[in-house]
Amino acid sequence: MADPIITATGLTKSFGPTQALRGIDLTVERGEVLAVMGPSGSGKSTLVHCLAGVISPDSGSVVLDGTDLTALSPDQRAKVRLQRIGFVFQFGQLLPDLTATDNVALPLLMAGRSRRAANTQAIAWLDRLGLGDQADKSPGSMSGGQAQRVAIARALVTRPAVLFADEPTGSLDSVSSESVLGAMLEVVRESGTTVVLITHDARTAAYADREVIVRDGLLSGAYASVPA
Ligand SMILES: Nc1ncnc2c1ncn2[C@@H]1O[C@H](COP(=O)(O)OP(=O)(O)OP(=O)(O)O)[C@@H](O)[C@H]1O
Repeated sequence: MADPIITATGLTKSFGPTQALRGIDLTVERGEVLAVMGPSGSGKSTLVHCLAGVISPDSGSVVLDGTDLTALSPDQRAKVRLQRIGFVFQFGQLLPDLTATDNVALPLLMAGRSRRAANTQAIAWLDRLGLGDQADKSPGSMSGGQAQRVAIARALVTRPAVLFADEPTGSLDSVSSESVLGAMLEVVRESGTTVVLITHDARTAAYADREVIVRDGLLSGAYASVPA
């Protein structure tokens, strides 16, 4: 039965004269892994930033897990992001000199958990991502694939409703990329986390349940709406 966790309706967004989004309707089902594909500059990041409440569309609405993000102030949206959304980027989100455990524990400490509880959770997530024996190493001394697993653990440790992953394996070779995507998909399937995955790469998109294609600020193709 359909159980949407994100419902976006009529999204438009311009930056000066550039119309980045020109009227997008999109529904993401709870527990679904959705790939967002499209050429460079087509509007993928702008769409995902609107879906995650990072920016507000010029018109249209985004309801995420029952909350209308477009009715909230920037501060309220920031709170929703902290509590219900995880992010993984291509690189740059980890503190390279802290240990993997400290990196993953950080969002829990920011949410007010004790150091002891945060570390226990962090180590458990590192373990789930195959890094149980790397918990005391710093991402700066790890391979790119290992560091991305730490980033994924950090994004999931707060048990977000939705994980937004923007080219999460874009800086990895194909073997590491497949291994990291496989590990990520295993833990999100286990935890029932919804994933919105931006990618240029068809092999990466193949890990998703469904793909949508953004072209010139519009969704194109037959995959834009959930099959009946
Ligand atoms: N903050 C901004 N200021 C001005 N123009 C912007 C801004 N953000 C995006 N744009 C423009 O909006 C359009 C869509 O950009 P967007 O980053 O969403 O595309 P994309 O599909 O994610 O591209 P890429 O795959 O290269 O990351 C582009 O023409 C881009 O130059």
